[in-house]
Amino acid sequence: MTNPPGETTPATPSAPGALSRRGGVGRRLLRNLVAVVCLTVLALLVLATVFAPLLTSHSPTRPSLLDTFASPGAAHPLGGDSVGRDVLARLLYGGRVSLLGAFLAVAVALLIGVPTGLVSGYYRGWVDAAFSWVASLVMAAPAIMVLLVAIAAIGPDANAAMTVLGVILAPGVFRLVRASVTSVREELYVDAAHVSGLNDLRIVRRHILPVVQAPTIIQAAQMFGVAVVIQAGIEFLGLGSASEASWGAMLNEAFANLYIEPTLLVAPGVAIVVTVASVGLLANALRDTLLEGGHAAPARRLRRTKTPDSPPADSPVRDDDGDALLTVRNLRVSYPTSDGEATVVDGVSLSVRHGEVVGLVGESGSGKSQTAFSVLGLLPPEARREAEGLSFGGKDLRRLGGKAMSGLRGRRIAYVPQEPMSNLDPSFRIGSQLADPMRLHLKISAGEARKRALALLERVGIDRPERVYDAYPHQISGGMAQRVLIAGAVSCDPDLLIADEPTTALDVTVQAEVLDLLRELQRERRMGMILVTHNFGVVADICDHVLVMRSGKVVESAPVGQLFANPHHAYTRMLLASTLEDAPTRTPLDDGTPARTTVQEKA
Ligand SMILES: Nc1ncnc2c1ncn2[C@@H]1O[C@H](COP(=O)(O)OP(=O)(O)OP(=O)(O)O)[C@@H](O)[C@H]1O
Repeated sequence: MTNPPGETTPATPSAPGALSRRGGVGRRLLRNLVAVVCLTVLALLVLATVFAPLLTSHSPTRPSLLDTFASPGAAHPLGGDSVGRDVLARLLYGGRVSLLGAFLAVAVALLIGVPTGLVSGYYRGWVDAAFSWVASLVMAAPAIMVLLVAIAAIGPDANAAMTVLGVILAPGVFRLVRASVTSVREELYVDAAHVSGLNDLRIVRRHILPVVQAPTIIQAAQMFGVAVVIQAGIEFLGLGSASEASWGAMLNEAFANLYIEPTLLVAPGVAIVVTVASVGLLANALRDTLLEGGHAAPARRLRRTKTPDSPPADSPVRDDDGDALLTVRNLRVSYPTSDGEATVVDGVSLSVRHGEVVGLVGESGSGKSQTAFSVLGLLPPEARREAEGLSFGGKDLRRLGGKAMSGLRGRRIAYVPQEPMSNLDPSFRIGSQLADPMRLHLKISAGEARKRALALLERVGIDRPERVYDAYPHQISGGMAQRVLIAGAVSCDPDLLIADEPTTALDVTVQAEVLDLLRELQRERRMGMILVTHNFGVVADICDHVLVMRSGKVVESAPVGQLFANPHHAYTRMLLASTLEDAPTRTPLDDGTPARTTVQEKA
């Protein structure tokens, strides 16, 4: 029910999900007239403040009694204020304080909010609880009061005040980033990235950050407008530095002379309104652009939450170690529930040798995937995995840390998922999703990885591999996507391949081809393979040994020929019977355990 192949890449769930790497966002934004006008206005504003000394020879702070309330003219294009200071000079130099102050507040908010939101959303647990608690605390405090108290404590320092404002705004960023990370964290392609052996840092950089950056940029733009207004408000109240020109200080001065020279309000007022409006409209245009180009999110989640019925009694197992590649002994997986604990895998034992295909068969919810994920080390954090033995290639998987497990996944244990499309990241080309894990695991150059990826695409039966290499997932069919994932899974020459219902999402016509391909590759490379399926046709086709699972237990374990010739357990017989074409919907099995679903075979 999950993931990955060769690799993955950043995700782009819905809409503002991510700045697409198709490189079109900038270009699309420039096709938006409003965005172009706003960008031009903001650029002119910034340039005017930066090059203020070139645009005016007046000082923004030097008074001149002769120029008191001077009318606009050649000497003072925007006139003089109540002490004869040049209004244009104050507007230009004042813009530096206002814009820089707003920039500072936004930068502080992002510096605090983005990393904490990423860590919180990605790792959850106590870190999330602690950060969320602090964020709620800061948000609960009345922002303006906190700001005024801080200014009273630190004195009239505009930059310090804007830093405090940044801290006050940070929880908003934190919550946004955390929500974005949470929304993408459970996506199949993120699990795919885990399986392909990418470490957390890489996964965050490749898959999570692209999803977070678009909404964060939009929020940053909105915060910038708010910060300009608050900065002006502070200065207007006279709480800023008296020795510096700023738009807020100009408003303050104009307000004091409202009845003498009301036009003094115009310049700073227009500057503030134009800045805030431009930033706001630009943020809207950016959002629209991203929505326009956003990809539909693979909405399915990896793990389901229902709990199984109580397991049946006896559980024949196969536990023949010998020269086994993988040995699982008495595996148990359980989840905490409000009533205690739900056991979803109960006493499963199995072994897989090099070149052997072991089928895990059973109806939906019988624990097949949970068994597979236990081997992959990809159970959710709340799951409890216990086993008397769990070894792969002589290594005790129970003792391996996260890093060591990442090293195994993708490299020595590969995975082919059920839903190919959901396991390919929509924002990255197929080629990069294939080549990146190879570069990581095999430490090969980009050119070599490309060469290998093209050869693999050819090997899995894709015509014109270059075209697929350069394509995005939405440009290929489901069958082709599954071939790509299979190519990715075998790209690092794994010893064990776990295929979780690899044909379920495919057309019947394509299913057989994909199974043939899997079988060919498995034989060619002598890989051990665990094939999770509910299809006895597939079992008969490919498997050497079969374990029949029901409600978390293995009810029968036998070589494939024996199982078909002489099924021992009533449940196996019933599953076999329902596999036959035109078989009637099965009735509850008379062994005390209620049947749950009808097994419907596709092939
Ligand atoms: N995170 C979870 N928390 C609680 N129960 C879970 C969780 N994930 C899976 N389960 C339960 O574990 C049981 C076994 O699930 P599993 O996915 O292994 O079944 P399956 O045999 O692979 O079925 P399918 O063919 O539908 O994939 C199910 O009852 C499922 O609801």
